[in-house]
Amino acid sequence: MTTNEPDRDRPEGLDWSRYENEMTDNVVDLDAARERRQRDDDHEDQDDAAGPVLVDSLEAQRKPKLDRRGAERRPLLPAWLRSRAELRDAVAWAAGYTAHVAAYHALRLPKYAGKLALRSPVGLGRTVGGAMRWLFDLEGEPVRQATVRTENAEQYLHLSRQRDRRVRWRGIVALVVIVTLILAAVALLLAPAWVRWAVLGVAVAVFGLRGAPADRPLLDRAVVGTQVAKLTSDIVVRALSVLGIAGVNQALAKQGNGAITFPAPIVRDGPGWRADVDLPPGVTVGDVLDRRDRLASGLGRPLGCVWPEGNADISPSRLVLWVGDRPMSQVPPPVWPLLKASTVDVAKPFPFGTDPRGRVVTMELPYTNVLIGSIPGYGKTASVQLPMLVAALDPHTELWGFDFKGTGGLDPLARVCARYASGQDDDTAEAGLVALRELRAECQRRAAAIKKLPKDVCPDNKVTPELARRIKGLQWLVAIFDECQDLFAHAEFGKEAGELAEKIIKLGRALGVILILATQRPDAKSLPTGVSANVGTRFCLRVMGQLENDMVLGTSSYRNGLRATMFTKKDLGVGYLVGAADDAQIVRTYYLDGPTVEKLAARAYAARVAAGTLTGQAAGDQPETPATRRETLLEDTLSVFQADEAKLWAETLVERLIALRPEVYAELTRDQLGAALKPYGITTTQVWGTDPATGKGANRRGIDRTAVAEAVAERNRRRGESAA
Ligand SMILES: Nc1ncnc2c1ncn2[C@@H]1O[C@H](COP(=O)(O)OP(=O)(O)OP(=O)(O)O)[C@@H](O)[C@H]1O
Repeated sequence: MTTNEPDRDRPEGLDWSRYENEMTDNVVDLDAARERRQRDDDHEDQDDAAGPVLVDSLEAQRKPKLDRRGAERRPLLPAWLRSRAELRDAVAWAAGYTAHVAAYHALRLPKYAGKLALRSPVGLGRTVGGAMRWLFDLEGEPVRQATVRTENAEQYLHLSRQRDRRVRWRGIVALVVIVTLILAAVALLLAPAWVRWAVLGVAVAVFGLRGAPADRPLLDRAVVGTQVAKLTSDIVVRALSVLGIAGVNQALAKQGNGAITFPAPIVRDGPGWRADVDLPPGVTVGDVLDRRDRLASGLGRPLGCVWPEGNADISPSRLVLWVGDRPMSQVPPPVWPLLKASTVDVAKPFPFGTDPRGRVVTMELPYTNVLIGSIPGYGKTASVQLPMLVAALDPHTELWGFDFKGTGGLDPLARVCARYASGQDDDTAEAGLVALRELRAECQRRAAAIKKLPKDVCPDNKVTPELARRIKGLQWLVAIFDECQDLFAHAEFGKEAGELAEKIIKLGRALGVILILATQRPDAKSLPTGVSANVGTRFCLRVMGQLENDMVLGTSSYRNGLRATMFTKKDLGVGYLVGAADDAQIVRTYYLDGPTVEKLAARAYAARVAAGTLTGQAAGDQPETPATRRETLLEDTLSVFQADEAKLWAETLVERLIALRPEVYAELTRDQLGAALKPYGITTTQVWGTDPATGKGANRRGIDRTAVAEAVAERNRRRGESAA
């Protein structure tokens, strides 16, 4: 813009001659131009005056070429031909459909015959009427009448001659037909009765069909299909435009429908349509997921049919939209493929559920831990039961089960569990804690055992399916903690339980110890972050907020478009499964009712009896109840102090406790003792003592006698109060 202000970048003032030259560029003073260029070089800021600089490389300006190497190859065969299960489903559906339609119409044959008989006179009339019109060329009659009205004699003569010619020929043809029909009637009179009936039947059928009113078809409808509209790009663009996403609306206003592109054709995929959509720049799939209900409304489909997903590998704005023909909750739940299996191999992937397209989704147990979360009543226990049943049906897998809500959801499987407890009380919580301590010790024992194995037997320092089967003590150990929030949030045992669970999750993976945790309160207090951060496989059913969503599915999941908040009231057993495959999957778990679980548990029990692998409680061992241990630990600890000992090393206490009650404390370690006394407010401190082996003095972790005595007194006082 030209102004009257002096040019600020030029101390000498405004360059009048330059502007003059620019205004009158019919005469170019080369010397002045050269001088000007020189001056411009001295003042780099003036470069702008040279006009816009093209910053895109020539390469970038060319039309993009199709990267054939990187291009995704579309499958040769449709999905239903590639999967045996889908093919089976498709064939079963086609057979069932055909059988239904055939049976439906077969039952109505008498009705159809009656209708045909009633309509056949009309049909006969129509046929004869049509023949008469043809014979006398009645179609041409209106035209002939018109020529009479306009008194066009020449035209009338021409048409009359044409009609006479036609009627002559048609008369001959009609005569031949009538004679043929008379001969056929005579032949029919001489023919056997069944031929006469058959001809009569055909005649009635033909004339009945001719006589049908246009709006009343002969056949009733065997199936009443809900007409599912095809998914087209226009419908998708329209639906996206009503979501109220500013980025989409602005792009659509500027570029029209071209602002939303479709990198692949919209295709049939399973029982629905799939559209791959590139949203306008700046809009992410998360924005769309947030408005799934509005998207469904824009598409004019029920919410349960509309399943938007992201494909972050390609771009945060790549939306994969799958629109099913029927809401997921209305599709009959498929039968669990392992329902008939007598035994299962826990090391192999097992069918966990189906995706919205009806494809089987599998989950693996070895080398992972599983976290399942949701608000109450959406299928947590039902989904925990599946891996638990798989572990139970493998007779060589050790199974531990804990249900801290005590509703008995896992009770049918108690008979195959080496350890099992169910209840809302402190004892069950403590049993869970003790189990975690033992699992931690088990991890240490297994790590030591694996270290001792020759390299050629165990090259990766981890339990393999073969080792799990061959070496006693390295069998897969699956431990289930249902409603684990009641343990982790427990005032006395929660903190230690959380720490132990984190350690087991980190260590146990390679050692054949698999933790399965289910919670209905996935928040920081009820699910330690160390636990939620380290679990490999996650399944999140319906939750109400971003925090719970990310606790179960992992940090930033919500931001990346994995939102279990989008599931609705009807989505029972439907959740996001992360970690079981490369991408997150929406899965509806298989559902087994109580009697089915009982049946499978009985089968698992029989398999274990046959294999001789029932251990622990399943083999009839009485578990040492935490109550008895809790009763005695404080007293026992106090009793092993001698009168003159104010403090003792923890290891000395452990030695004395083992000597006192070897059947109870045989496995006790220093750490475990410290952890077990902690809930009573007894902490370990540095204690000076003398090592009996070396006779040297040293500072080690130990316990103060007074603290134990006070804890006993306090407990007795509380007991007295509660008794009163
Ligand atoms: N995959 C599924 N398909 C259909 N219905 C299911 C499925 N999973 C669960 N349900 C239904 O949801 C109900 C609740 O399931 P479940 O008891 O497993 O939920 P939960 O989350 O463990 O509940 P709570 O937290 O109250 O114990 C079941 O009774 C069942 O009717």
